[in-house]
Amino acid sequence: MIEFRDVSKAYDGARVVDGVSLTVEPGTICTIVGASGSGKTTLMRMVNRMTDPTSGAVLIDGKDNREIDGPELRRRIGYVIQNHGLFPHRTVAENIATVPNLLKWERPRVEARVEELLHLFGLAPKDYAARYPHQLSGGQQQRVGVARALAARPAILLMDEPFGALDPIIRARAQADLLSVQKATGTTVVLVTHDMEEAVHLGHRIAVMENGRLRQCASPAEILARPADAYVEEMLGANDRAFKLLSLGTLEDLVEPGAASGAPLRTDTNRRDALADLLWSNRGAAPVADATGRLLGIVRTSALLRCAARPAS
Ligand SMILES: Nc1ncnc2c1ncn2[C@@H]1O[C@H](COP(=O)(O)OP(=O)(O)OP(=O)(O)O)[C@@H](O)[C@H]1O
Repeated sequence: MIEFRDVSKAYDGARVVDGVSLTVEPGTICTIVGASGSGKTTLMRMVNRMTDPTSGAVLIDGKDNREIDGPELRRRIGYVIQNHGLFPHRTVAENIATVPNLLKWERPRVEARVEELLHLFGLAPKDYAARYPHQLSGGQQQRVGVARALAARPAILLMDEPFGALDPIIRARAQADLLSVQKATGTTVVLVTHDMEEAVHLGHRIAVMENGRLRQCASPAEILARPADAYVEEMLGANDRAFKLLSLGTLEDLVEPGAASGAPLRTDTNRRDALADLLWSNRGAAPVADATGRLLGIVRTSALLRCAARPAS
């Protein structure tokens, strides 16, 4: 668990983080979103002490992080930045092995961990371990960056605009990778982004920053339904709030008995994609199937439209 207790950071008397209190529960993803210069990165860098607060404290599992020594912090906290920050003259395997080597792991243990991570991120060791970063695509470099950060099995992963430089398709894949790896490992993730879409998609909770202050911290559904103020509302983009709300759920709870024509949708399809499919194929309903292809019933366009409406407060 990470707790920011009334933290502030001032440079030359100007507060760039101002009295932020925030708790990130273990095994969850907290996205920090806000305009450029709102203090997101500064706040996140307080976790691994790249920046120390001017006042207040950051606690990790109940302990002030200033009382945890450097190597221990590096072991417990992984860090990923935009453009991955890989060492250009080290191979993929050497890059991933960085923290385990710093921690003086035995060589066979390091090699086994590197291999495991390459498999986890879909990079066959025989093809990729010996390559240098410039011999990889941008998406692959980003995956190696995340693999490197996870190498010593940190309990916490800090990510600063990790997918900002990726094109939309690779970015979607990288986001899906992160969600499945996070689920599998139970890592606590703090992810900075200026993209509300990404914050809603990835975050169990979203912290909205403006001018160093925390304006709201809540679940995506809560923020969409009840933005705390006009700034949060503006960040959400009034025009597509309905679609963001839709994207939070799947078809799981919307299946009704019946039959419909056309290609079936899978139960785990998100509602936004399902609505787009129904509108595009001009259908009032579509069959729904589980992962094995077994038909479960139908989903109606009208049911999806109801899910896009502002929740009653
Ligand atoms: N070392 C520093 N010295 C002086 N000012 C700094 C320093 N680091 C950050 N700042 C200032 O603090 C403010 C917040 O910066 P920060 O990087 O946390 O914002 P951000 O929300 O992450 O922005 P962006 O999305 O543009 O990365 C900015 O005005 C920045 O100029």
